[in-house]
Amino acid sequence: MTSNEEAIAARIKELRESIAYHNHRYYDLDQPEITDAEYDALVQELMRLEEQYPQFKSTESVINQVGGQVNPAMGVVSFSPPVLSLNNVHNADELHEFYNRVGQMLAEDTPKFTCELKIDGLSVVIRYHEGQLVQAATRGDGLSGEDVTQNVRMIRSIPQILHQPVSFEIRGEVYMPRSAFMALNAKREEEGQSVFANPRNAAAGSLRQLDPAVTASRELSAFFYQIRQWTQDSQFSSQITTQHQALEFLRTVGLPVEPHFAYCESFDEIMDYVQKWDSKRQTLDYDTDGLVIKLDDLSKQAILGETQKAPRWAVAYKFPPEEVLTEVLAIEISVGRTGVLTPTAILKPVHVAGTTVSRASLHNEDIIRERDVRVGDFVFIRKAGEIIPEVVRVEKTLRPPHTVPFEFPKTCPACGSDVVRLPGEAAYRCTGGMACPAQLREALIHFASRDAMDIEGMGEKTVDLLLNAGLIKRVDDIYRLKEEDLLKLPRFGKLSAKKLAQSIEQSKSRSLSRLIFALGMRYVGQRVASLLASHFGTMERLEAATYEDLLAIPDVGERIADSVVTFLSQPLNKEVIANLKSLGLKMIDDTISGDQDGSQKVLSGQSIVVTGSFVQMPRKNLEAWIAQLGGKVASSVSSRTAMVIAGDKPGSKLEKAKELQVPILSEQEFYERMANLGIRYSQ
Ligand SMILES: NC(=O)c1ccc[n+]([C@@H]2O[C@H](COP(=O)([O-])OP(=O)(O)OC[C@H]3O[C@@H](n4cnc5c(N)ncnc54)[C@H](O)[C@@H]3O)[C@@H](O)[C@H]2O)c1
Ligand SMILES: [Zn+2]
Repeated sequence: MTSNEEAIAARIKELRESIAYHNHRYYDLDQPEITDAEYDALVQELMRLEEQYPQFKSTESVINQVGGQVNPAMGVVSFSPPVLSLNNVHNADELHEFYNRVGQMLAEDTPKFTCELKIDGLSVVIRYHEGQLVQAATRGDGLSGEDVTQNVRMIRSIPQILHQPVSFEIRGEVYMPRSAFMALNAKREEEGQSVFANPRNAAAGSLRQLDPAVTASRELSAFFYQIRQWTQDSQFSSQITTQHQALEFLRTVGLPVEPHFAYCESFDEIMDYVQKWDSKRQTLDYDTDGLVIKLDDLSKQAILGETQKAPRWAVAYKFPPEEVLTEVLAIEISVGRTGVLTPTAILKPVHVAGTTVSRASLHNEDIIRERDVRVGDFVFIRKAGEIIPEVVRVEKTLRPPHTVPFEFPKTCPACGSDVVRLPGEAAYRCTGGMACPAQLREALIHFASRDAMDIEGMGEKTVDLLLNAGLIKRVDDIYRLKEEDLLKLPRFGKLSAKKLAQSIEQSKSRSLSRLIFALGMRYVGQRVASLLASHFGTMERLEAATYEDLLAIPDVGERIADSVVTFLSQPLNKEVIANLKSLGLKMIDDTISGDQDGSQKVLSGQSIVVTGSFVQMPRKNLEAWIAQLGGKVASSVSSRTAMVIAGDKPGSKLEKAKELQVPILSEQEFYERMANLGIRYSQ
């Protein structure tokens, strides 16, 4: 080999590996790392090199393969004949070449075509038997796909039973409407989950699920465009001789068919269709990445046949992706209603895919870092999934001097509280909770809800009225509301104002456990709230608790401990709690101030080991008292032991406790701790 040939061979190898890697990201994981245009450029370069240097050509080459791997856990469906892909053209010249080639092969001057929109979703093959849906599969690698029958049954627009008892195997595209995609991503962003790159990936990720319930929870639709084969002869099969008849037939039997297909009798008509849809497709609620031009006559299709990868009788005309260059004027951080911080690039306005764009999502810190987007940079903007503008990449050659890497803020732009990034999440969150104006509405609704402070009459609607009237700026303002204020609210009469004022007043005596839950600390649900209330007994002690104190409680892990300590150390949160206290809310656990039955279960749920001999009371009395306070007396020390009470001559249990870092209290310390909670021994 010459050195030039060696370099070519190396480049071909590199391209094949890179394409195989991106195929895997795209088809198997539904998580592409590069845009389709970037991917297509790799494929084109490889095809060109293989053309030019046929000595390096291989039938095994990635460009002859269809799709990705099949996940065997989903069940495998095999196809005969194989389910193929399409060859692409990118401009009018290439399309004309295709048109001429078909004409030549058929020895015909004006072959007729059906033009369709190319839906950007994922390909499915569905079998109907006598009108009943019996099986559905993804395209997979073209020879076999994943069995998604149960998942497809969850898609409302795909009928289980057709209007006619036909038996056939058809092909279509499952997609996620743009509106559903935007709503899904907005929700995922709010929840701190990763977002889907585009509707195609969202559709694929939603359909390729082991649990059909996940598919059911996502809004998916489908369009069908091909009768692959008839599996039983019927009067219909012989009547359908063209592609446009096939589409009409699919529609007649009740299947969804994309309505904008056109029968074209000349190349000019095809070009009219191309021009019309180049921009008009942006008005649809589904993504289209091109058009498909198909020889209309089915018997002529059979004459042309197919190659290993694609039919010779059809071609995909791909629209150029619109990417435009613009300047980043600022990076803005907004706070969502659950406290998630979302970065947005503020752009010098540009025209992309039919609209003017002046903002683009940067999703989260990792993405900003990975793409190294800076204020002052020139960036390429693209409509991801053709709809949400996204910063694709930075044009580094145009970077002005003195730009600095973007620093994610350490505090919330809405309230100034610290922000945290929780393990496993992509998003930062404000820890200001009920003190953060961005989160106030949610915080109020949660605070007043039935399981929290149970303020009757203060549901979502009332919360909105109160906020609109400017009566509440912070959670503690609830307890400053007067009946006269409430009377001013729209639709509030004397009676309803009085009732709401009463239920607010009544809520002051809710248990400490409810109050802790009502504060809305992350990871502190009802169960953990009640655990904290009974363990600490008072709000004051909870506020004073360290991370280690919290971790020492059985069932409290690092996540909870961290969340509680961070929340309670925010000055604004402290202020709200102090105000709630002075406004008369109960800050002591019920069980300590004494329930009706007099029981004071401050130790409930705790496993306690008693060792050694005791001075102030016999050991068995101490043990009985612990049990009476709800504790469980255990005989050996483990990592789940809440504390060890050590008397004289404690023995090996003490060593074990030290080793496991279990808190050790002397007899005296234990009595003092109880006394602090207002509990004295009485038998
Ligand atoms: N970004 C990446 O990393 C990456 C990786 C691999 C592939 N890709 C992209 O995937 C595409 C290649 O995938 P492909 O092999 O599925 O081919 P394709 O998407 O280019 O075309 C074939 C597909 O079009 C679909 N289709 C939609 N409407 C149709 C209609 N009316 N008639 C017929 N078919 C219709 C069918 O599902 C068929 O499988 C390229 O656009 C490529 O850029 C991207
Ligand atoms: Zn905040």
